[in-house]
Amino acid sequence: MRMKGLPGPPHSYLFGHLRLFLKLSRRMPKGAHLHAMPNLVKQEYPELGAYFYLDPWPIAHQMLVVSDAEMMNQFTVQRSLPKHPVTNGLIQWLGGPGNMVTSEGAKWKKWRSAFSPCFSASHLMSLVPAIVDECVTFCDTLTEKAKKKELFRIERAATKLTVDVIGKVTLNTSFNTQKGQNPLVESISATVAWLSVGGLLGTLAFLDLRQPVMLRYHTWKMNTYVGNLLEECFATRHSRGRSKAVVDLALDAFLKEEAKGTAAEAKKLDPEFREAAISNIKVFVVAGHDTTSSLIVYSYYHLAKNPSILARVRDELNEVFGSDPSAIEAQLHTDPHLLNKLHYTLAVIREVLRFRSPASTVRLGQKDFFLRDPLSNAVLPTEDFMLWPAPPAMHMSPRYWPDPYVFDPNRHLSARSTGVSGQDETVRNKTKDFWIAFSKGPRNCIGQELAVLEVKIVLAMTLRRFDFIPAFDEVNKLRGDGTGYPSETQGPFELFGDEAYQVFLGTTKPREGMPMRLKLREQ
Ligand code: HEM
Repeated sequence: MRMKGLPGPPHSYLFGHLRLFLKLSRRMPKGAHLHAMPNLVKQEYPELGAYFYLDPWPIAHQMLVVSDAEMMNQFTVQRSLPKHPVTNGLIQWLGGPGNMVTSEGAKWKKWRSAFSPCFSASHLMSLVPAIVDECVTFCDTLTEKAKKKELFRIERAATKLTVDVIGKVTLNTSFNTQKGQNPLVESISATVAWLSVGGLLGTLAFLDLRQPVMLRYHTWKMNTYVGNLLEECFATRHSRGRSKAVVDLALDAFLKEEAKGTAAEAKKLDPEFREAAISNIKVFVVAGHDTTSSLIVYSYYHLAKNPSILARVRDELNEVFGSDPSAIEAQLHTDPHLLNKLHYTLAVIREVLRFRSPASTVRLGQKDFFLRDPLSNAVLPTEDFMLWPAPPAMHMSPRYWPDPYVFDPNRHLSARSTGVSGQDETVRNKTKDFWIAFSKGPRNCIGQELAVLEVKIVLAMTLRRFDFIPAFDEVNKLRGDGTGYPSETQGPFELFGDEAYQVFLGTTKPREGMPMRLKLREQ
């Protein structure tokens, strides 16, 4: 009844859009991420406009898919509606009380304000040497794989790197997952696995009585681990001099806001801050590792498929860092601001994110809130609907992006951004209204500067050392490697003509973990 008269594909009173969903899912390769669904719906019903309602209940919530930039602004920028409860499940368990992703109102504001300055571009520059050190370990791993001519899933190596970088940046410590096991990461994986008990909807979870016990055990394990590191970081805050981790700055901001003095004067860690910091550090790991590693490996993929673009990135790296790739670590230690000169590399990163956004926001519609179509002035009800500005729909819309399925970093460059330093803003501004990889408004991604900075460093340190050769046709050789990827050999293996489509594996991942072979380049 709620769907009556609303724009969308033909709707059945009895089945909603279930039959459409089932029909379209058959066109998707096994495991493909459901965020491709809006584009399949549009392919099936080309007459649909920039927004439409879908009713796949009980597979998913009734939703309003929006691919109009101005309409997205109405519920993320002009008024930031609360996040949809669907965000809660996993994050609530992993994050706990005070975590920024799922909290709302004054609580969210308090912790967002405390942590925001820590992720500013200017502060992150001081952490470049620490990030570079973690990338050296990553390069060593890649060199070993290249020398052995080994086939491997590069997503796994990239994810370990991104976890270690978050440890360095937030707590000034290495989680060391690139060199061994880590209790935090093990418990995050175990929590994801235990939350998956009972199928997609968790309806059969009650059959496994171990689930609540195991979830509590892993929460205790994660909290103890992060809590100890936090105490250690607090204890060494004076001796570390200028090197400030995220929690150092956040503690300063918190104490100032609460008029409790300064971190330097504090004798012990404030208990309220301690609890929120544990929650948010866990959430930074969860929100920041898969997303960033996916950006790294898809950058390798798109560059391998587009040799002329790769050549231009390598030229830019040679121009900025000179022609000896082995000098780069020292250069980044002494002058991290060189990274600001990588305009074309930044455009590549933004284009990869246009193709492969790993995350999106979903908001809960309200009784008193109506969306307005700027073209027709139509007014749309939102109460109880999940409002979804789907990145694949917005990022592949020909309205904003001519030839959307062509990989072209030039879309993000303005005529003026020709390598003059300080032009990064121009790179951003050209597409800022309809490029939504980090969402928009006050609840946009707090870690976006870190993610882009880290990926710039990784690309700068690896692209001139290695050739990356995607190897999906060899995936059967990786079967049973314990990574959780299926090594499927029975197709179809294409979605919109793309072999490297995103899959759902707890979070968004590149298909099969992006099988690769590497070659060391001639110096
Ligand atoms: C390429 C990498 C990344 C992408 C594409 C990405 C994307 C996003 C998106 C789309 C949102 C909005 C989600 C929502 O509204 O529910 C978000 C929020 C968030 N992200 Fe990221 N993210 C990335 C990396 C990171 C990193 C490295 C961190 C932290 C270290 C991080 C921490 C967060 C947090 C805490 C939020 C919630 C912010 C709030 O609600 O106030 N993300 N991210």
